[in-house]
Amino acid sequence: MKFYKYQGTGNDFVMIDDRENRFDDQDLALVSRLCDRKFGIGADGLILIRNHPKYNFEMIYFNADGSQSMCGNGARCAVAFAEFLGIIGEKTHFLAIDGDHEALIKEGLVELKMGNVSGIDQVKTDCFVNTGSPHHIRFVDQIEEYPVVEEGRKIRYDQRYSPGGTNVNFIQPISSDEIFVRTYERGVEDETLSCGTGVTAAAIAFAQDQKAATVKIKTRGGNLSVRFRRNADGTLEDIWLIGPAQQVFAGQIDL
Ligand SMILES: N[C@H](CCC[C@H](N)C(=O)O)C(=O)O
Repeated sequence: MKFYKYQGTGNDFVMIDDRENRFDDQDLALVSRLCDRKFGIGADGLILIRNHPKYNFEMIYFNADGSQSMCGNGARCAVAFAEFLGIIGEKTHFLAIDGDHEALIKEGLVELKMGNVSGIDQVKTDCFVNTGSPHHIRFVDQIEEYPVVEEGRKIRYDQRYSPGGTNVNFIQPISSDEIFVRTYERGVEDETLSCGTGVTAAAIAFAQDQKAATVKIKTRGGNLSVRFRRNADGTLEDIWLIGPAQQVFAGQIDL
C-alpha cells in the first residue's frame, strides 16, 4: 500500500489516498500499528481521503489509538494532500466527522474554516471548548517547564470527562494577541508538537472578551493563527485555522 507522511506544525499523519475504498477502516489494530513510531511508520494519526458524492472529498481521521475525532492540523494536511493528488485546486469543500468544511491554499498556507462553536464552559479556574474535538484549557506560567504530560493525563482521565475523555491545552499569553500553547492529546496519550483544534480552542479562550479577534499561536512544532467572530449570544463563527502543511515523504508498506 502506498502512503504519504504529512506534518502540520509538527502534528504528523500517515496519509492514504483511499478513493478506491480498499483500506479496512474497521481494522483499528492496523491503524495503531501504522502509527507506531517503533514498529510502524510512526505518526500522531492516520487519515484516509475518500470520494464523496456531495463534496470534493471526505476525510476519515484516526488518532494513533484508532479512535476517531475531528483533527484541525490533519484537515489542513488533507487539503494539501488533496491538492497534491489533483483532486482540488486552491479552494475546496470537504466532509469530516464534525461536518463540512471550506478551505483554501493561500501563500503556501492552508486556511481551514472550523465548525461554529456554541461557547465556553468554565471548569473551576479553567475552561472547556469543543472545536470539533473536546478541549480543556488551562492558563499557566513558565509553560516551557510545565509538566504537560503529568497534568494533562490527570485532566484527560478526570471523571468529569468520562467516558470519552478530552484533549488538554496549556496556554501562556505572550502579548495582547499572541499565546504559546502546549497540548496533551487524547488518542495519542502524549504531548503533541501542536494541535489544530486545540490552538483554536485556546485562541477562543484567550480572546474571550473580544467580539472578533486574530490570535497568533506559537507551538513547539511551529506557528499558527486563528481568527473568529463572536456573536452577542456568545456563539462563535467564521472561525479559521491557518498554518503550513508539508509532505515529508512517500513510501510503500506491505499490509
Ligand atoms: N486527539 C484529538 C483529535 C486530533 C486533534 C489534533 N491533532 C488537531 O489537530 O485537532 C481528539 O481525539 O479529540
